[in-house]
Amino acid sequence: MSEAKAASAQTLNFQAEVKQLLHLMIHSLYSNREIFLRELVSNASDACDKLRFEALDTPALYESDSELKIRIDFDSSARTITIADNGIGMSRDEAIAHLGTIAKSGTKEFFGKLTGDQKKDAHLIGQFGVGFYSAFIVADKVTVLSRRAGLDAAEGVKWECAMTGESAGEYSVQAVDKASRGTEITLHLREGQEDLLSGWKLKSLIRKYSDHIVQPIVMRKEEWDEEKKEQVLRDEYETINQANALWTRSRNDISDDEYKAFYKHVGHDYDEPLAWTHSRVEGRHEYTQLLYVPAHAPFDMWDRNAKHGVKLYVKRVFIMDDAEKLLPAYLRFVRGVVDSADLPLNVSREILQESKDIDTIRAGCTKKILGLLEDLATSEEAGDKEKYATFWKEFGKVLKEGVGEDFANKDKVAGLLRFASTKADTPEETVSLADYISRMKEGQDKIYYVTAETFNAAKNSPHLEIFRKKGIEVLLLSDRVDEWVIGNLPEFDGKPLVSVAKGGLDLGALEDEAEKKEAEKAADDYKELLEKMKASLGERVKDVKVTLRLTDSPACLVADEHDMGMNLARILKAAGQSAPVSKPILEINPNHPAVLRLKYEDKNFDDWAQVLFDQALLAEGGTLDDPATFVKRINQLMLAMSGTN
Ligand SMILES: Nc1ncnc2c1ncn2[C@@H]1O[C@H](COP(=O)(O)OP(=O)(O)OP(=O)(O)O)[C@@H](O)[C@H]1O
Repeated sequence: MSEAKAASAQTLNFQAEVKQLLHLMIHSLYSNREIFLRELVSNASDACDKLRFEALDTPALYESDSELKIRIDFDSSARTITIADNGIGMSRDEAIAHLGTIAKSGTKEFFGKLTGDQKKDAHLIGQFGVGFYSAFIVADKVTVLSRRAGLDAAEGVKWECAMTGESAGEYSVQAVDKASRGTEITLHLREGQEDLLSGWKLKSLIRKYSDHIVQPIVMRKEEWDEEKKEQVLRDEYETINQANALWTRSRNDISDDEYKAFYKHVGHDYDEPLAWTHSRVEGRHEYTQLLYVPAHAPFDMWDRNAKHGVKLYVKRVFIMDDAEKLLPAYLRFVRGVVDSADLPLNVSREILQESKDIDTIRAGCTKKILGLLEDLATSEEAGDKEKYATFWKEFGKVLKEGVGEDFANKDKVAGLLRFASTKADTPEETVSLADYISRMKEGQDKIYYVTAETFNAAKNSPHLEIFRKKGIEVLLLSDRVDEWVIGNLPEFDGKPLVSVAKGGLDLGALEDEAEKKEAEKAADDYKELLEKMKASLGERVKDVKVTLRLTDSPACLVADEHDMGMNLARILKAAGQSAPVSKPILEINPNHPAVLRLKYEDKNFDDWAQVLFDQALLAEGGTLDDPATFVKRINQLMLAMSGTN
C-alpha cells in the first residue's frame, strides 16, 4: 500500500445510537442470527437497483460490466464469509455517513423508547430495521471494501470494525485501490459460528430468505472429492436463487412464504406482513401492483419528515423508494411495489406530482388496499377477524384521516372505521357503522355519538342518560381526530350522525306520547325559573331549558344545533387555534331534587344557579375559569343547608 493511502487511515467513533443498536442486536437477536445474510443480500440488491437506475442517464457507470449480481463466498480456514455486489458502491464519505450513523428520522426518539428488556427491545429493533449492523450478530469483525461507480479505482474505501477489545465502538476508514466497482463485505465469524462455513448451509439460507432477489446470487459450485472425503469448491459459479422479479410472476406460482420473504426485503421489516394484494392491471394503463399491509405501525408513522410509500419500478427498472404519490397519505403504512409499463424511465418526483398516469395508478392502488381491508374485516375465515382488529389497533388512527381526505372513497373508508360504543361500554374499538345500524331500535333513524377528551368522560357523559334508559346505542368517541372525522361524515348509509350533546335533541319516533306531554308541561311549569336562571347566569349561557334527556344528573350543557360542539372548541383552543366563541345552553332536569328545590330558593339562588352550571361544565369534560369561587360557593351552600349560615 502506498504511504499516502496508509496515512489516510482514520479511526472514528460510531454515533451513540449505533453503539446502542449494535449492543442490542448482538444480545437480543442472537436466536435469529440467520437474518444477517438476508439483510446484507437485501442491501446488495438495493445497491444494484440504484446503479441500474443511475446508469439510465450515465451508461458509463457500468464500466463494461453490466451484469449485476451478488456473489457469496466463504473461506473455512480464514473463517470468513464474503458478500460482494457490483452495484452502486460507496465513496469514503458515504461509507462514513451510512455505516457509522443512522440517518433515519426519529432515531433519537426511537432509542429513547427502548426498555432494556431484551425480548421487548428485540421486537422494537425489528421494527426499526436491522440492516447492515446485523452482520455483527455472527461476526466480531467486519471489513467493507467499496468503490462508488464512476470513481477511479484509487478512490476505494476500506471500512473496518472489530467488536472485541479496546476498539469496540470505533471503526476505521482508509483509502484503498479497488479495481471493481461495488461493495464487498467480509464477516470474520465469531467463535461458535463455524456451521455457517458450509456451502450447503449458505445455499439453504439464500433459498429460504433471498430467493426473490431480482439479481442472481451466485456461489461457487462444489463437488465431492473422493480422496479427501469432503466437498471441495470449484472455480465455477452457479446461481442459487430464482433471480426474477417476484411481482412479474403469476400469483398461482408464488407461495405464501415467498410473498412474506419478499415483503421483508421491500418493506424493510423484520416481521411478517398482515396481508397483501397482488394484481396486474391491463388496458389503457398497464401496471403491476404488489402491496402489503404491515402487522405493526412503523416507529416513525407520525413523523412528518419520515418518508413512506411504495417502491416504483418502470418496466422492472427500479426508479425510486418511497414514491409517496402512489398512494394517498392516509394509506402511508402500505409497503410494496408498483411496476408501470407506461411511465417514462426518467420519471422524477416532480413529474410524478403532475402525471395523469400516476393519478390512475393511485386510484387503482387505493381501491385494492381498501378492498383488501374490507375482505379482512368481513371474512369468515379463521384468523381474519383478528387480523383486522390488529390492523385497526395499529393503523386505525391513520385510516380515519381518509374520511376527510379521500372524497371518492369516503363511504368505503367510513365502512372500515371501528368505534367504542355503549353496547360493550369498553374502550375497545370494535363497532362498525354497519353493526350500529343493524342494531338500531325500531323507529330510530339516526346514528348517535358523544365526543369527549377521554373514554371515561365519554362513557359517563350525562348526555347519555336518556339513551341508556331507552337502550339506544351511542358511539363513544374520545380520539382527538374523531371530531374531525365526524365533521367530515354527516351521514352514513343514509343515516345522519348526530351528537347527543347538541341542542334540540329530537328522539322522534323514539319518544312516546306521554314523554312529549311531560316535556311540554315541564317547560310550562318551569317557565319562571328558567327566566330567573338565565338572568342570573347572564353572559355564561345562550339559553336555559328544561330537558328530559337527563335521568340522574340535575343539569347538562349542550351546544346549540348549529354551533360548534364544546369538545371540539376545547381541542381547537388547546391547539392554539381560534374557535368561534359560542355560548352553551344549560339544560336542567325537572325531576331532580336539586332543581325542584331551586323553585323555592331565594337567598342563595345565584349561587345555586352558578354551581349547577359549573357542575354541568365539569361533567362534560370542561374546565372552570375560576375553580376557587366554585369551591367557595359549594362550601357556602353546604353550610346554608346545614343551617349554619
Ligand atoms: N452493499 C451496499 N452497497 C452500497 N451501499 C450500501 C450497501 N450496504 C449498505 N449500504 C448503504 O448503507 C446504508 C445503511 O444500510 P442499512 O442496511 O443499515 O440500512 P437501510 O438499508 O437504509 O435500511 P434498513 O435498516 O431498513 O435495511 C444503506 O442505506 C446504503 O446507503
